[in-house]
Amino acid sequence: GLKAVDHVSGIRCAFGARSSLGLLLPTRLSWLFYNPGSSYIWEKQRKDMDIVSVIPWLHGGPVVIVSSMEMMQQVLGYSDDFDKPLPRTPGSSLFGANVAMLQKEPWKKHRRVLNPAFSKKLYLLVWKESTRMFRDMVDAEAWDKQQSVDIPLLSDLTSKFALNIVASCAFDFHSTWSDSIASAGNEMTLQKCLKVILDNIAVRFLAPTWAYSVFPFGALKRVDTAFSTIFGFMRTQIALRREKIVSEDVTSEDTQGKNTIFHNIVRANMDGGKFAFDEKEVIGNTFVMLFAGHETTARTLNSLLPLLALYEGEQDKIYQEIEQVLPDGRDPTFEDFESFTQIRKCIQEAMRLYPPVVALVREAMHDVQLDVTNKVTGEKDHSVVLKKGTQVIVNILGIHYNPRHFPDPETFKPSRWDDDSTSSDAFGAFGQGPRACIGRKFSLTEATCFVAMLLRDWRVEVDLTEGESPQQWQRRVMTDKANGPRGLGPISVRFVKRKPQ
Ligand code: HEM
Repeated sequence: GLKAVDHVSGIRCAFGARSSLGLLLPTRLSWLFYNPGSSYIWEKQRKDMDIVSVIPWLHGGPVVIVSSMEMMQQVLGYSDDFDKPLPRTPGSSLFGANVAMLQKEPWKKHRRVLNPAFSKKLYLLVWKESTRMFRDMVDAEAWDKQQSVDIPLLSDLTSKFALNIVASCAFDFHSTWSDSIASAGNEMTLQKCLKVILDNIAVRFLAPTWAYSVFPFGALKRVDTAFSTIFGFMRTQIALRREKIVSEDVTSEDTQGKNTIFHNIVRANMDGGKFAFDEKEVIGNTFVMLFAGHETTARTLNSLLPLLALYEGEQDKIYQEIEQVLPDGRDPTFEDFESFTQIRKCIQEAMRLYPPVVALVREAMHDVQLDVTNKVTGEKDHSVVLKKGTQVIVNILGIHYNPRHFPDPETFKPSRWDDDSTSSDAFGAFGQGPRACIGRKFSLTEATCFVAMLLRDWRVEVDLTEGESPQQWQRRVMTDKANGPRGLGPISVRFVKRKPQ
């Protein structure tokens, strides 16, 4: 292990940073059984050095964790030195081969099939569906009849909203807020299934198939039900889509931009030839789009709204912007997207503080020389040679909290994006390089529209306890530990009507 990471210093423990067994077990049983656990990246790394290694002596492989922009660029960039890790466990193929997990060569085929779907037509549709769904939500929840609305668990609301939008725009599964696609499923709703899968990924990786019939209760039962419900749902939808394509009900040239992502996936299976998807690839890509396309945007809104409640000045600036862009109080349109600069800066800053994806993993494709930077100056300090197969975790959280890249990193400061409101070299929430997020514009369109619709009519507030400052609330509720890789802990907010009736 030490040789693989060229003796980079760090943690020596029983279970590796990416060992599924380690993720299942409680962390820090003792110094001997120290297990970095799933929240390690959040808790420790952002304060530590720019590079550290984790070398397990019982289970898992050696990894290095890097937390500087310069090293992120080396690892995620366009060279052939690093690629996505090769699948090692049976669980790696849980969802079937898909665009997000494959290595460079097979990946190209998947991007080629999916890329054309991510066009302006799609973003227009995302905007349109976001306004429709928002209005629908207000009606269904009867918010208009109330002066203030308490949202006890914000993540439930943002997750349902985002799942409906991806279902409608990427898959053409239209639903209303009350008859939501999120509520589909027999024993468990789709929204619940996706959450159970996310929370129990390590269980699925580890448990052998026979375990589900021998121990059909507890976590195993929940995981099994979630997987069978979601796979059943996807199979049905894929079959329906095939029928539609055969009967030529749907064409990829749909003028409204509907159907395109899912249509492309299923079509690629039917067309045959060099770029054909096999059955597993159809399932894999359907799953990854459904999953990656909703949970991440939901998390962004889940951290942004309480931040706006805490930093009232920033919320006021958004409201002023909305009044300027929509002086007659109309619904925003996609043409207004570029004008909502304050909203976009706030979204970007929320994603810097609470990135929905906290770490990205790559593997050295051969023995690779990595230039290690000095934490304070950012200059090259020395090089290390990582052996072929060594995994590198790019710690997005660590980079976002690195004061060299973002001075006063703990503070929510949207004005730090004034100069270049859309990108910064150290911003890694959507990844970087060739594998950067394909859905970036999709999610920014959706989140901007949601915030514009919400804040036009409502003010967001949170309940501070007596004598508590906003910063204390942030530390108490949006805690380091709670955030971990699984998102923030439970958050409740209140929406108060701006113009009482
Ligand atoms: C706030 C929202 C989002 C965040 C923070 C986010 C984050 C990311 C990140 C960090 C990656 C790079 C992974 C890596 O380098 O290993 C990625 C890739 C990906 N994202 Fe997103 N994502 C978001 C929204 C979406 C949406 C809306 C979709 C689809 C509709 C989507 C689909 C994908 C796919 C398919 C990939 C794999 C791309 C490839 O490897 O070619 N994402 N995302």
